[in-house]
Amino acid sequence: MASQSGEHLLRAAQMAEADRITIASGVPGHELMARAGSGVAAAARRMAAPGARILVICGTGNNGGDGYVAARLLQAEGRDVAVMAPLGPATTADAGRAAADWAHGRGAAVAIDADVAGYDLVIDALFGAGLNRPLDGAALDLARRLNASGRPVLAVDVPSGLNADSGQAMAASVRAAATVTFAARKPGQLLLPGRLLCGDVTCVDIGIAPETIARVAGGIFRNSPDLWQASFPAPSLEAHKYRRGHVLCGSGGPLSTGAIRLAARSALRVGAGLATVAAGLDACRAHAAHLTAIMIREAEGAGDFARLLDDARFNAVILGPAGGVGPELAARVEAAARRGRALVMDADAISSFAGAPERLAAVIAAGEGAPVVMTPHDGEFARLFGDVAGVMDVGAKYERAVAAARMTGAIVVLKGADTVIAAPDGRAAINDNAPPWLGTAGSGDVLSGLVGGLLAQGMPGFEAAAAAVWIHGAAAQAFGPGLISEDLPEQVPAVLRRLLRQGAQAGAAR
Ligand SMILES: NC(=O)C1=CN([C@@H]2O[C@H](COP(=O)(O)OP(=O)(O)OC[C@H]3O[C@@H](n4cnc5c(N)ncnc54)[C@H](O)[C@@H]3O)[C@@H](O)[C@H]2O)[C@H](O)CC1
Ligand SMILES: [K+]
Repeated sequence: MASQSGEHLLRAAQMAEADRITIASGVPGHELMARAGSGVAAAARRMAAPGARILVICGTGNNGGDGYVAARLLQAEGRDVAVMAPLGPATTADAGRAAADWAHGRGAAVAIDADVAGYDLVIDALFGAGLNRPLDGAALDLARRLNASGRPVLAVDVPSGLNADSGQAMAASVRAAATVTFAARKPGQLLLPGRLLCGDVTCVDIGIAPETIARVAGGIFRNSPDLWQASFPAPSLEAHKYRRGHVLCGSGGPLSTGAIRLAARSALRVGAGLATVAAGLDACRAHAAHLTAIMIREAEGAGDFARLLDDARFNAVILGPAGGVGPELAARVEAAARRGRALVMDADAISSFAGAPERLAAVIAAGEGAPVVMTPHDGEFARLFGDVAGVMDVGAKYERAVAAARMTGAIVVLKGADTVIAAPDGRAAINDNAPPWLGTAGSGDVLSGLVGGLLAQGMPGFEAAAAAVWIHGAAAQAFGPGLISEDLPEQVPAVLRRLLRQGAQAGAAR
Protein backbone atom coordinates (compact mmCIF):
# COMPACT_ATOMS: atom_id res chain seq x y z
CA MET A 1 0.00 0.00 0.00
CA ALA A 2 2.91 2.29 0.69
CA SER A 3 3.52 2.24 -3.05
CA GLN A 4 0.02 3.61 -3.68
CA SER A 5 0.26 7.25 -4.73
CA GLY A 6 -1.86 9.82 -2.96
CA GLU A 7 -1.79 11.95 0.18
CA HIS A 8 -1.16 9.70 3.19
CA LEU A 9 -3.09 10.45 6.37
CA LEU A 10 -1.21 9.42 9.50
CA ARG A 11 -2.68 8.26 12.79
CA ALA A 12 -1.09 9.59 16.00
CA ALA A 13 0.89 6.39 16.57
CA GLN A 14 2.20 6.48 12.99
CA MET A 15 3.16 10.13 13.43
CA ALA A 16 5.06 9.27 16.60
CA GLU A 17 6.86 6.50 14.71
CA ALA A 18 7.78 8.96 11.96
CA ASP A 19 9.14 11.26 14.66
CA ARG A 20 11.17 8.43 16.16
CA ILE A 21 12.64 7.38 12.81
CA THR A 22 13.55 10.97 11.96
CA ILE A 23 15.15 11.59 15.34
CA ALA A 24 17.03 8.30 15.08
CA SER A 25 18.31 9.44 11.70
CA GLY A 26 20.00 12.37 13.40
CA VAL A 27 17.46 15.19 13.44
CA PRO A 28 17.07 16.18 17.11
CA GLY A 29 13.53 16.31 18.49
CA HIS A 30 14.02 19.92 19.53
CA GLU A 31 14.81 20.73 15.90
CA LEU A 32 11.51 19.19 14.82
CA MET A 33 9.82 21.21 17.54
CA ALA A 34 11.57 24.38 16.45
CA ARG A 35 10.27 23.90 12.91
CA ALA A 36 6.81 23.05 14.20
CA GLY A 37 6.72 26.14 16.41
CA SER A 38 7.97 28.27 13.55
CA GLY A 39 5.06 27.06 11.42
CA VAL A 40 2.67 27.99 14.20
CA ALA A 41 4.21 31.46 14.51
CA ALA A 42 3.86 32.00 10.75
CA ALA A 43 0.17 31.14 10.92
CA ALA A 44 -0.29 33.43 13.92
CA ARG A 45 1.30 36.30 11.99
CA ARG A 46 -1.28 35.77 9.24
CA MET A 47 -4.16 35.69 11.71
CA ALA A 48 -3.20 38.45 14.17
CA ALA A 49 -2.88 42.07 13.07
CA PRO A 50 0.10 44.07 14.41
CA GLY A 51 -0.58 45.09 17.99
CA ALA A 52 -2.97 42.21 18.53
CA ARG A 53 -2.86 40.56 21.96
CA ILE A 54 -1.91 36.89 21.64
CA LEU A 55 -2.38 34.22 24.32
CA VAL A 56 -0.56 30.90 24.00
CA ILE A 57 -2.01 28.09 26.13
CA CYS A 58 0.71 25.49 26.66
CA GLY A 59 0.23 21.96 27.90
CA THR A 60 2.91 19.88 29.57
CA GLY A 61 3.89 17.77 26.56
CA ASN A 62 5.42 18.44 23.17
CA ASN A 63 2.26 20.09 21.91
CA GLY A 64 2.92 22.66 24.61
CA GLY A 65 6.54 22.71 23.47
CA ASP A 66 5.43 23.84 20.01
CA GLY A 67 3.48 26.59 21.75
CA TYR A 68 6.50 27.83 23.74
CA VAL A 69 8.57 27.97 20.54
CA ALA A 70 5.87 30.02 18.80
CA ALA A 71 5.52 32.32 21.84
CA ARG A 72 9.25 33.01 21.89
CA LEU A 73 9.42 33.74 18.17
CA LEU A 74 6.41 36.07 18.23
CA GLN A 75 7.66 37.85 21.30
CA ALA A 76 11.13 38.28 19.83
CA GLU A 77 9.61 40.25 16.97
CA GLY A 78 7.77 42.56 19.35
CA ARG A 79 4.39 40.89 19.43
CA ASP A 80 2.23 41.22 22.55
CA VAL A 81 2.35 37.59 23.73
CA ALA A 82 1.38 35.95 27.03
CA VAL A 83 1.63 32.28 27.95
CA MET A 84 -0.75 30.29 30.12
CA ALA A 85 0.41 26.90 31.46
CA PRO A 86 -2.76 25.64 33.16
CA LEU A 87 -1.49 22.12 33.78
CA GLY A 88 1.91 23.09 35.10
CA PRO A 89 5.43 23.12 33.65
CA ALA A 90 6.65 21.16 30.66
CA THR A 91 7.40 17.52 31.40
CA THR A 92 9.30 16.46 28.28
CA ALA A 93 12.90 17.33 27.52
CA ASP A 94 12.15 19.11 24.26
CA ALA A 95 9.21 21.03 25.70
CA GLY A 96 11.23 21.91 28.78
CA ARG A 97 13.96 23.32 26.56
CA ALA A 98 11.43 25.34 24.57
CA ALA A 99 9.85 26.65 27.79
CA ALA A 100 13.23 27.65 29.17
CA ASP A 101 14.10 29.47 25.94
CA TRP A 102 10.81 31.31 26.13
CA ALA A 103 11.32 32.19 29.82
CA HIS A 104 14.80 33.58 29.09
CA GLY A 105 13.09 35.94 26.72
CA ARG A 106 11.32 37.24 29.83
CA GLY A 107 8.03 35.92 28.59
CA ALA A 108 4.89 36.95 30.47
CA ALA A 109 2.99 34.11 32.13
CA VAL A 110 -0.69 34.49 33.04
CA ALA A 111 -2.81 32.58 35.52
CA ILE A 112 -5.21 29.85 34.44
CA ASP A 113 -8.21 32.01 35.35
CA ALA A 114 -7.11 34.84 33.11
CA ASP A 115 -9.98 36.10 30.97
CA VAL A 116 -9.31 34.58 27.55
CA ALA A 117 -11.85 36.99 26.05
CA GLY A 118 -9.28 39.77 26.45
CA TYR A 119 -7.09 38.40 23.65
CA ASP A 120 -7.30 38.84 19.90
CA LEU A 121 -5.87 35.39 19.11
CA VAL A 122 -5.50 32.30 21.28
CA ILE A 123 -2.96 29.61 20.28
CA ASP A 124 -4.13 26.24 21.59
CA ALA A 125 -1.04 24.17 22.45
CA LEU A 126 -2.62 22.26 25.31
CA PHE A 127 -2.94 18.76 23.83
CA GLY A 128 -2.10 17.38 20.44
CA ALA A 129 -1.46 13.83 19.27
CA GLY A 130 -0.77 12.75 22.83
CA LEU A 131 -4.39 13.14 23.96
CA ASN A 132 -5.12 9.76 25.48
CA ARG A 133 -8.34 10.28 27.43
CA PRO A 134 -11.31 12.66 27.49
CA LEU A 135 -10.69 16.15 28.75
CA ASP A 136 -11.61 16.69 32.37
CA GLY A 137 -11.06 19.14 35.22
CA ALA A 138 -9.26 22.36 34.46
CA ALA A 139 -8.56 21.36 30.85
CA LEU A 140 -12.25 20.71 30.14
CA ASP A 141 -13.25 23.95 31.83
CA LEU A 142 -10.68 25.91 29.85
CA ALA A 143 -11.76 24.37 26.53
CA ARG A 144 -15.36 25.33 27.26
CA ARG A 145 -14.39 28.86 28.30
CA LEU A 146 -12.36 29.23 25.15
CA ASN A 147 -15.26 28.11 22.93
CA ALA A 148 -17.69 30.36 24.82
CA SER A 149 -15.38 33.36 24.46
CA GLY A 150 -15.77 33.49 20.68
CA ARG A 151 -12.09 34.38 20.38
CA PRO A 152 -10.34 33.08 17.23
CA VAL A 153 -8.24 30.03 18.05
CA LEU A 154 -5.21 28.70 16.20
CA ALA A 155 -4.81 25.03 17.15
CA VAL A 156 -1.39 23.38 17.25
CA ASP A 157 -1.50 20.01 15.47
CA VAL A 158 -5.13 19.32 16.50
CA PRO A 159 -7.62 21.28 18.62
CA SER A 160 -7.28 20.13 22.22
CA GLY A 161 -9.82 17.43 22.98
CA LEU A 162 -10.05 16.22 19.38
CA ASN A 163 -9.05 12.63 18.74
CA ALA A 164 -6.60 12.90 15.83
CA ASP A 165 -7.49 9.43 14.58
CA SER A 166 -11.28 9.36 14.75
CA GLY A 167 -12.20 13.04 14.48
CA GLN A 168 -14.40 12.69 17.55
CA ALA A 169 -14.31 15.13 20.47
CA MET A 170 -13.28 13.43 23.73
CA ALA A 171 -15.74 14.93 26.21
CA ALA A 172 -15.26 18.25 24.47
CA SER A 173 -12.91 19.86 22.01
CA VAL A 174 -11.67 23.33 21.33
CA ARG A 175 -13.23 24.75 18.16
CA ALA A 176 -10.45 26.36 16.11
CA ALA A 177 -10.60 28.85 13.27
CA ALA A 178 -7.40 27.29 11.90
CA THR A 179 -5.04 24.43 12.67
CA VAL A 180 -1.35 24.00 11.89
CA THR A 181 -0.44 20.33 11.66
CA PHE A 182 2.91 18.74 10.92
CA ALA A 183 4.33 16.46 8.24
CA ALA A 184 0.97 14.88 7.29
CA ARG A 185 -2.71 15.47 7.94
CA LYS A 186 -4.47 13.14 10.36
CA PRO A 187 -7.69 11.22 9.61
CA GLY A 188 -9.48 13.13 12.38
CA GLN A 189 -8.85 16.41 10.54
CA LEU A 190 -10.97 15.20 7.57
CA LEU A 191 -13.61 13.14 9.41
CA LEU A 192 -16.54 14.90 11.06
CA PRO A 193 -16.84 16.65 13.41
CA GLY A 194 -13.03 16.97 13.44
CA ARG A 195 -12.96 18.79 10.09
CA LEU A 196 -15.30 21.44 11.47
CA LEU A 197 -13.42 21.73 14.78
CA CYS A 198 -10.06 22.19 13.01
CA GLY A 199 -11.10 25.02 10.70
CA ASP A 200 -8.59 25.63 7.90
CA VAL A 201 -5.80 23.08 8.18
CA THR A 202 -2.27 23.97 7.12
CA CYS A 203 0.27 21.14 6.95
CA VAL A 204 3.83 22.27 7.68
CA ASP A 205 6.90 20.36 6.52
CA ILE A 206 9.11 19.97 9.59
CA GLY A 207 11.75 17.83 7.91
CA ILE A 208 10.20 14.39 8.09
CA ALA A 209 11.08 12.74 4.80
CA PRO A 210 8.25 11.66 2.44
CA GLU A 211 9.71 8.16 2.35
CA THR A 212 9.48 8.04 6.14
CA ILE A 213 5.84 9.06 5.92
CA ALA A 214 5.19 6.39 3.26
CA ARG A 215 7.04 3.82 5.39
CA VAL A 216 4.91 4.38 8.51
CA ALA A 217 1.66 4.98 6.62
CA GLY A 218 -1.13 2.48 7.10
CA GLY A 219 -3.08 2.79 3.87
CA ILE A 220 -5.31 5.72 4.85
CA PHE A 221 -5.45 8.43 2.20
CA ARG A 222 -7.17 11.70 1.47
CA ASN A 223 -9.39 11.07 -1.57
CA SER A 224 -8.04 13.01 -4.53
CA PRO A 225 -7.22 12.30 -8.20
CA ASP A 226 -3.65 11.43 -7.17
CA LEU A 227 -5.07 8.27 -5.66
CA TRP A 228 -6.72 6.86 -8.81
CA GLN A 229 -5.75 9.02 -11.82
CA ALA A 230 -3.38 6.30 -13.04
CA SER A 231 -6.24 3.89 -13.66
CA PHE A 232 -8.81 6.46 -14.76
CA PRO A 233 -10.17 5.61 -18.24
CA ALA A 234 -9.04 8.26 -20.70
CA PRO A 235 -11.13 8.35 -23.91
CA SER A 236 -9.21 7.01 -26.87
CA LEU A 237 -10.05 6.50 -30.51
CA GLU A 238 -9.74 2.74 -30.43
CA ALA A 239 -11.94 2.44 -27.34
CA HIS A 240 -15.24 2.30 -29.23
CA LYS A 241 -18.45 2.08 -27.21
CA TYR A 242 -18.36 -1.71 -26.92
CA ARG A 243 -14.91 -1.41 -25.39
CA ARG A 244 -16.13 1.04 -22.80
CA GLY A 245 -18.47 -1.49 -21.23
CA HIS A 246 -22.20 -1.95 -20.93
CA VAL A 247 -23.98 -1.30 -17.63
CA LEU A 248 -27.17 -3.23 -16.83
CA CYS A 249 -29.32 -1.24 -14.40
CA GLY A 250 -32.08 -2.99 -12.45
CA SER A 251 -35.20 -0.83 -12.20
CA GLY A 252 -37.79 -0.51 -9.51
CA GLY A 253 -41.52 -0.78 -10.14
CA PRO A 254 -43.60 1.44 -12.48
CA LEU A 255 -43.93 4.21 -9.88
CA SER A 256 -40.26 4.08 -8.83
CA THR A 257 -38.38 4.41 -12.09
CA GLY A 258 -36.56 7.74 -11.67
CA ALA A 259 -33.80 6.47 -9.37
CA ILE A 260 -32.37 3.96 -11.83
CA ARG A 261 -32.61 6.47 -14.66
CA LEU A 262 -30.42 8.83 -12.63
CA ALA A 263 -27.96 5.98 -12.18
CA ALA A 264 -28.00 4.92 -15.83
CA ARG A 265 -27.54 8.46 -17.11
CA SER A 266 -24.67 9.00 -14.68
CA ALA A 267 -23.01 5.80 -15.91
CA LEU A 268 -23.13 7.08 -19.51
CA ARG A 269 -22.00 10.57 -18.52
CA VAL A 270 -18.90 9.18 -16.78
CA GLY A 271 -17.96 7.27 -19.93
CA ALA A 272 -19.59 3.85 -20.06
CA GLY A 273 -20.16 2.82 -23.69
CA LEU A 274 -23.72 1.66 -23.22
CA ALA A 275 -26.38 1.47 -20.53
CA THR A 276 -29.55 -0.60 -20.37
CA VAL A 277 -32.41 -0.43 -17.89
CA ALA A 278 -34.03 -3.79 -17.09
CA ALA A 279 -37.61 -3.46 -15.84
CA GLY A 280 -41.00 -5.11 -15.67
CA LEU A 281 -43.33 -4.34 -18.59
CA ASP A 282 -45.25 -1.49 -16.93
CA ALA A 283 -42.02 0.11 -15.74
CA CYS A 284 -40.57 -0.34 -19.23
CA ARG A 285 -43.40 1.75 -20.55
CA ALA A 286 -42.64 4.45 -18.02
CA HIS A 287 -38.96 4.39 -18.96
CA ALA A 288 -39.75 4.50 -22.66
CA ALA A 289 -41.31 7.91 -22.17
CA HIS A 290 -38.06 9.23 -20.69
CA LEU A 291 -35.12 7.44 -22.26
CA THR A 292 -33.22 8.01 -25.47
CA ALA A 293 -29.59 6.82 -25.46
CA ILE A 294 -30.29 4.45 -22.60
CA MET A 295 -31.81 1.17 -23.78
CA ILE A 296 -34.66 -0.79 -22.17
CA ARG A 297 -35.03 -4.56 -21.70
CA GLU A 298 -38.00 -6.31 -20.15
CA ALA A 299 -37.28 -8.44 -17.08
CA GLU A 300 -40.20 -9.28 -14.81
CA GLY A 301 -38.37 -11.22 -12.05
CA ALA A 302 -34.99 -12.39 -10.88
CA GLY A 303 -35.08 -15.24 -13.38
CA ASP A 304 -35.56 -12.91 -16.33
CA PHE A 305 -32.81 -10.67 -14.96
CA ALA A 306 -30.44 -13.61 -14.63
CA ARG A 307 -31.17 -14.61 -18.23
CA LEU A 308 -30.27 -11.11 -19.42
CA LEU A 309 -26.93 -11.61 -17.69
CA ASP A 310 -26.21 -14.62 -19.88
CA ASP A 311 -25.12 -11.91 -22.30
CA ALA A 312 -21.52 -11.31 -21.20
CA ARG A 313 -21.51 -7.89 -22.79
CA PHE A 314 -23.26 -6.63 -19.66
CA ASN A 315 -19.99 -6.37 -17.77
CA ALA A 316 -21.26 -4.16 -14.97
CA VAL A 317 -24.52 -4.20 -12.99
CA ILE A 318 -26.20 -1.60 -10.79
CA LEU A 319 -28.82 -2.83 -8.34
CA GLY A 320 -30.61 -1.09 -5.54
CA PRO A 321 -31.89 2.37 -6.47
CA ALA A 322 -35.59 2.14 -5.56
CA GLY A 323 -35.26 -1.55 -6.37
CA GLY A 324 -37.58 -2.72 -3.60
CA VAL A 325 -36.17 -4.49 -0.52
CA GLY A 326 -36.71 -8.24 -0.51
CA PRO A 327 -35.68 -11.68 -1.75
CA GLU A 328 -36.28 -10.77 -5.42
CA LEU A 329 -33.63 -8.08 -5.32
CA ALA A 330 -31.31 -10.28 -3.25
CA ALA A 331 -31.68 -12.95 -5.95
CA ARG A 332 -30.68 -10.43 -8.64
CA VAL A 333 -27.61 -9.53 -6.59
CA GLU A 334 -26.71 -13.19 -6.35
CA ALA A 335 -27.23 -13.66 -10.10
CA ALA A 336 -24.88 -10.79 -10.90
CA ALA A 337 -22.26 -11.75 -8.32
CA ARG A 338 -22.21 -15.44 -9.24
CA ARG A 339 -21.63 -14.49 -12.89
CA GLY A 340 -18.59 -12.49 -11.84
CA ARG A 341 -19.96 -9.19 -13.14
CA ALA A 342 -18.72 -5.95 -11.63
CA LEU A 343 -21.55 -5.03 -9.28
CA VAL A 344 -22.74 -1.88 -7.53
CA MET A 345 -25.07 -2.48 -4.59
CA ASP A 346 -26.91 0.59 -3.38
CA ALA A 347 -29.88 1.34 -1.11
CA ASP A 348 -32.46 -1.48 -1.33
CA ALA A 349 -29.93 -4.03 -2.58
CA ILE A 350 -27.93 -3.51 0.64
CA SER A 351 -31.05 -3.56 2.80
CA SER A 352 -32.13 -6.81 1.15
CA PHE A 353 -29.27 -8.45 3.05
CA ALA A 354 -30.04 -6.69 6.35
CA GLY A 355 -28.78 -8.78 9.25
CA ALA A 356 -27.20 -11.31 6.88
CA PRO A 357 -23.72 -10.01 6.07
CA GLU A 358 -22.31 -13.52 6.07
CA ARG A 359 -24.73 -14.49 3.30
CA LEU A 360 -23.67 -11.47 1.28
CA ALA A 361 -20.01 -12.36 1.86
CA ALA A 362 -20.68 -15.87 0.50
CA VAL A 363 -22.45 -14.46 -2.55
CA ILE A 364 -19.53 -12.11 -3.24
CA ALA A 365 -17.00 -14.88 -2.74
CA ALA A 366 -18.79 -16.86 -5.46
CA GLY A 367 -17.95 -14.06 -7.89
CA GLU A 368 -14.29 -15.04 -7.77
CA GLY A 369 -12.85 -11.57 -7.47
CA ALA A 370 -15.12 -9.48 -9.67
CA PRO A 371 -15.38 -6.08 -7.97
CA VAL A 372 -18.43 -5.50 -5.80
CA VAL A 373 -18.95 -1.96 -4.52
CA MET A 374 -21.58 -1.25 -1.90
CA THR A 375 -22.61 2.32 -1.16
CA PRO A 376 -24.48 2.41 2.18
CA HIS A 377 -25.34 5.44 4.22
CA ASP A 378 -25.02 5.03 8.00
CA GLY A 379 -28.52 3.59 8.40
CA GLU A 380 -28.11 0.96 5.69
CA PHE A 381 -24.67 0.13 7.10
CA ALA A 382 -26.07 -0.38 10.59
CA ARG A 383 -28.90 -2.58 9.27
CA LEU A 384 -26.39 -4.81 7.51
CA PHE A 385 -23.59 -4.91 10.06
CA GLY A 386 -25.36 -3.89 13.25
CA ASP A 387 -24.74 -7.16 15.05
CA VAL A 388 -21.28 -7.87 13.75
CA ALA A 389 -18.60 -7.65 16.43
CA GLY A 390 -15.54 -5.84 15.24
CA VAL A 391 -17.43 -3.72 12.72
CA MET A 392 -19.81 -1.36 14.51
CA ASP A 393 -17.84 -1.23 17.75
CA VAL A 394 -14.54 0.05 16.35
CA GLY A 395 -13.47 3.65 16.83
CA ALA A 396 -13.12 5.58 13.64
CA LYS A 397 -15.44 5.65 10.62
CA TYR A 398 -12.73 4.33 8.32
CA GLU A 399 -12.08 1.44 10.71
CA ARG A 400 -15.76 0.46 10.48
CA ALA A 401 -15.67 0.65 6.69
CA VAL A 402 -12.45 -1.38 6.43
CA ALA A 403 -13.82 -4.01 8.83
CA ALA A 404 -16.97 -4.32 6.71
CA ALA A 405 -14.91 -4.55 3.52
CA ARG A 406 -12.70 -7.22 5.04
CA MET A 407 -15.72 -9.20 6.18
CA THR A 408 -17.67 -9.08 2.92
CA GLY A 409 -14.92 -8.84 0.32
CA ALA A 410 -16.68 -5.77 -1.11
CA ILE A 411 -15.43 -2.24 -1.56
CA VAL A 412 -17.43 -0.28 1.01
CA VAL A 413 -18.39 3.35 0.36
CA LEU A 414 -19.70 4.54 3.73
CA LYS A 415 -21.40 7.74 2.71
CA GLY A 416 -21.76 11.06 4.49
CA ALA A 417 -20.20 14.54 4.33
CA ASP A 418 -17.02 12.59 5.15
CA THR A 419 -17.53 9.59 2.88
CA VAL A 420 -15.01 6.81 3.39
CA ILE A 421 -14.06 4.36 0.64
CA ALA A 422 -12.57 1.14 2.05
CA ALA A 423 -11.09 -2.01 0.52
CA PRO A 424 -10.68 -5.54 1.93
CA ASP A 425 -6.89 -5.07 1.76
CA GLY A 426 -7.12 -2.32 4.39
CA ARG A 427 -6.84 0.74 2.18
CA ALA A 428 -9.19 3.60 3.02
CA ALA A 429 -9.76 7.01 1.44
CA ILE A 430 -11.51 9.86 3.22
CA ASN A 431 -13.37 12.25 0.94
CA ASP A 432 -13.64 15.94 1.87
CA ASN A 433 -14.90 17.71 -1.27
CA ALA A 434 -18.65 17.19 -0.81
CA PRO A 435 -20.57 20.45 -0.35
CA PRO A 436 -23.63 20.53 1.96
CA TRP A 437 -26.07 20.78 -0.96
CA LEU A 438 -25.03 17.35 -2.25
CA GLY A 439 -27.40 15.93 0.37
CA THR A 440 -30.44 15.98 -1.92
CA ALA A 441 -32.92 13.29 -3.00
CA GLY A 442 -31.41 11.00 -5.60
CA SER A 443 -27.77 11.98 -5.20
CA GLY A 444 -27.01 8.43 -4.02
CA ASP A 445 -28.56 7.07 -7.22
CA VAL A 446 -26.21 9.27 -9.23
CA LEU A 447 -23.21 8.05 -7.22
CA SER A 448 -24.12 4.41 -7.89
CA GLY A 449 -24.23 5.23 -11.60
CA LEU A 450 -20.83 6.91 -11.52
CA VAL A 451 -19.34 3.86 -9.81
CA GLY A 452 -21.02 1.47 -12.29
CA GLY A 453 -19.88 3.53 -15.26
CA LEU A 454 -16.26 3.47 -14.15
CA LEU A 455 -16.35 -0.25 -13.34
CA ALA A 456 -17.76 -0.88 -16.82
CA GLN A 457 -14.67 0.82 -18.25
CA GLY A 458 -12.40 -1.50 -16.33
CA MET A 459 -11.34 0.57 -13.33
CA PRO A 460 -10.46 -1.56 -10.30
CA GLY A 461 -13.09 -1.47 -7.56
CA PHE A 462 -11.38 0.74 -4.96
CA GLU A 463 -10.17 3.27 -7.52
CA ALA A 464 -13.53 3.35 -9.33
CA ALA A 465 -15.38 3.97 -6.07
CA ALA A 466 -12.95 6.66 -4.92
CA ALA A 467 -13.02 8.40 -8.29
CA ALA A 468 -16.81 8.29 -8.40
CA VAL A 469 -17.11 9.81 -4.93
CA TRP A 470 -14.69 12.59 -5.84
CA ILE A 471 -16.41 13.32 -9.17
CA HIS A 472 -19.76 13.33 -7.35
CA GLY A 473 -18.51 16.02 -4.95
CA ALA A 474 -16.79 18.02 -7.66
CA ALA A 475 -19.94 17.99 -9.81
CA ALA A 476 -21.99 19.28 -6.90
CA GLN A 477 -19.42 22.00 -6.18
CA ALA A 478 -19.48 23.03 -9.85
CA PHE A 479 -23.26 23.47 -9.78
CA GLY A 480 -23.61 25.18 -6.41
CA PRO A 481 -26.58 25.61 -4.06
CA GLY A 482 -30.00 24.84 -5.51
CA LEU A 483 -28.67 21.56 -6.88
CA ILE A 484 -31.09 18.74 -7.52
CA SER A 485 -29.93 15.30 -8.52
CA GLU A 486 -30.95 15.70 -12.15
CA ASP A 487 -28.29 18.43 -12.36
CA LEU A 488 -25.45 16.18 -11.25
CA PRO A 489 -24.87 14.04 -14.38
CA GLU A 490 -24.89 17.24 -16.46
CA GLN A 491 -21.96 18.60 -14.47
CA VAL A 492 -19.82 15.51 -15.02
CA PRO A 493 -18.41 16.55 -18.45
CA ALA A 494 -16.80 19.67 -16.98
CA VAL A 495 -15.30 17.64 -14.16
CA LEU A 496 -13.96 15.07 -16.64
CA ARG A 497 -12.39 17.83 -18.74
CA ARG A 498 -10.55 19.05 -15.66
CA LEU A 499 -9.47 15.55 -14.70
CA LEU A 500 -8.25 14.66 -18.16
CA ARG A 501 -6.37 17.95 -18.39
CA GLN A 502 -4.71 17.22 -15.04
CA GLY A 503 -3.96 13.67 -16.20
CA ALA A 504 -2.38 14.94 -19.41
CA GLN A 505 -0.31 17.47 -17.49
CA ALA A 506 0.79 14.80 -15.02
CA GLY A 507 1.66 12.51 -17.90
CA ALA A 508 3.68 15.25 -19.58
CA ALA A 509 5.52 15.90 -16.32
CA ARG A 510 6.54 12.24 -15.97
N1 LIG B 1 6.31 14.96 14.02
C1 LIG B 1 5.43 15.66 14.69
O1 LIG B 1 4.22 15.64 14.41
C2 LIG B 1 5.89 16.48 15.84
C3 LIG B 1 4.94 16.79 16.79
N2 LIG B 1 5.22 17.52 17.86
C4 LIG B 1 4.19 17.88 18.79
O2 LIG B 1 4.14 16.86 19.76
C5 LIG B 1 2.75 16.64 20.05
C6 LIG B 1 2.58 15.34 20.77
O3 LIG B 1 3.23 15.53 22.01
P1 LIG B 1 3.02 14.54 23.26
O4 LIG B 1 3.98 14.99 24.28
O5 LIG B 1 3.07 13.14 22.77
O6 LIG B 1 1.53 14.75 23.77
P2 LIG B 1 0.68 16.05 23.94
O7 LIG B 1 1.56 17.24 24.07
O8 LIG B 1 -0.34 16.06 22.88
O9 LIG B 1 -0.08 15.79 25.36
C7 LIG B 1 0.59 16.15 26.55
C8 LIG B 1 0.44 15.09 27.61
O10 LIG B 1 -0.84 15.24 28.21
C9 LIG B 1 -1.24 14.03 28.81
N3 LIG B 1 -2.66 13.90 28.51
C10 LIG B 1 -3.21 13.28 27.45
N4 LIG B 1 -4.56 13.40 27.50
C11 LIG B 1 -4.84 14.11 28.62
C12 LIG B 1 -6.04 14.57 29.21
N5 LIG B 1 -7.24 14.34 28.66
N6 LIG B 1 -5.99 15.27 30.36
C13 LIG B 1 -4.78 15.52 30.93
N7 LIG B 1 -3.58 15.14 30.41
C14 LIG B 1 -3.64 14.43 29.27
C15 LIG B 1 -0.43 12.93 28.19
O11 LIG B 1 0.32 12.33 29.20
C16 LIG B 1 0.46 13.66 27.16
O12 LIG B 1 1.78 13.20 27.18
C17 LIG B 1 2.11 16.77 18.74
O13 LIG B 1 0.75 16.97 18.82
C18 LIG B 1 2.83 17.99 18.15
O14 LIG B 1 2.21 19.17 18.54
C19 LIG B 1 6.61 17.90 18.10
O15 LIG B 1 6.72 19.07 18.78
C20 LIG B 1 7.35 18.13 16.80
C21 LIG B 1 7.27 16.94 15.92
K1 LIG C 1 -3.61 21.61 20.44
